[in-house]
Amino acid sequence: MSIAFTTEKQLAIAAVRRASYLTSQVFNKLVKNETLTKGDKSPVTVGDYAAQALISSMLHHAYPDDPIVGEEDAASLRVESGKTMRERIVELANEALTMDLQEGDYAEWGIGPGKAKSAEEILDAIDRGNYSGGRTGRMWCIDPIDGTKGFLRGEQYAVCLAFIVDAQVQIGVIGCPNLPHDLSKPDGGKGCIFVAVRGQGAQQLSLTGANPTPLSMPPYEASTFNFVESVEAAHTSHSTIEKISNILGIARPPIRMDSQAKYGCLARGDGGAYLRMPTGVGYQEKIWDHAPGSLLVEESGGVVFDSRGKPLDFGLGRTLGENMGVIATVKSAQAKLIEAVQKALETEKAKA
Ligand SMILES: Nc1ncnc2c1ncn2[C@@H]1O[C@H](COP(=O)(O)O)[C@@H](OP(=O)(O)O)[C@H]1O
Ligand SMILES: [Mg+2]
Ligand SMILES: [Mg+2]
Ligand SMILES: [Mg+2]
Repeated sequence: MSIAFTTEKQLAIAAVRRASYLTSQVFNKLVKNETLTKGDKSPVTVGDYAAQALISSMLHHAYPDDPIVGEEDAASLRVESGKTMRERIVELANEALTMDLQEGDYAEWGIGPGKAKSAEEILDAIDRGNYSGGRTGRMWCIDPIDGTKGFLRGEQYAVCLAFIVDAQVQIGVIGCPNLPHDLSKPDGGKGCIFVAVRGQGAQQLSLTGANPTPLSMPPYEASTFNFVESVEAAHTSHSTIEKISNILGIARPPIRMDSQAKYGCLARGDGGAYLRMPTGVGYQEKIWDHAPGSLLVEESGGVVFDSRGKPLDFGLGRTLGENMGVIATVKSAQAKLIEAVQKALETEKAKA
């Protein structure tokens, strides 16, 4: 039996919506010294930090006992060298917290006009995302900007939030400010929010929260089937995916796109499968890169599994554990895909 989680859903949409405005405004004003390179060499911007602070503050106000797994931490902002970025992040987070979005009685979320926070409160909100995850209980999972590299290029990125209970994703919300409503009309309307609740289906909304459209993936059809994959060659093996594509005789080229916008596209029928294959450097996938997207696809009639055909496990901690790749597709294509993936991996092994 599924539980409604009505308040959690409303809160998640409100938080992602605000963070989506925040990040798209930051992009227009981003200056050179507002991006840091993290220990793993990946970029993080004032937008990532401010969006995590905003979402985490809203979650904490409503559910002070719920732990949060968030991608970012504020360590490099608490030191003297982080002063300029820290001040900018506090300013941006407060702009977003106090924004008047006309969304009704949002005073209950602890946001809106007059609700600005101190620098210390903003840094603490970011660091509240330090939960180690696990198999039991409620938790939230934030990727404040997924696809930071796409964000910096002015391409696709996503504000991602999941609500997980006993290692099962119950709510997934993904804000894609740059995503065209219709991929075939790249210069048409842009900005989508994807929402999924376990057992209740999935919807696409506009960034204002209006025009809810139910999502369902079209059944497998050999002549139109194609793949969606990451832009970054360091994040997925483009060559393994090409082998899988050849095995299946797929004629159409893959759609390359940053972030969990890929899951959103798949859920609404743009592309047949999202493949993410390990590059062999021992990287472990993070739960915040897949939690909301996987529920979105499942609630749209799809399935998400690894190269062995096993479901993803969100109960192992902050990562998905040993990297066996991630595959998302419509149910009717699952068996064919597992077979092709296995074949491609065997050829690679034989060559190595
Ligand atoms: N070596 C690697 N292999 C796979 N994923 C990686 C990676 N290094 C970083 N990533 C993840 O890839 C995500 C982006 O995925 P994509 O390339 O599909 O847009 C990043 O999210 P962030 O941008 O939130 O850091 C990051 O977590
Ligand atoms: Mg990152
Ligand atoms: Mg990410
Ligand atoms: Mg991120």
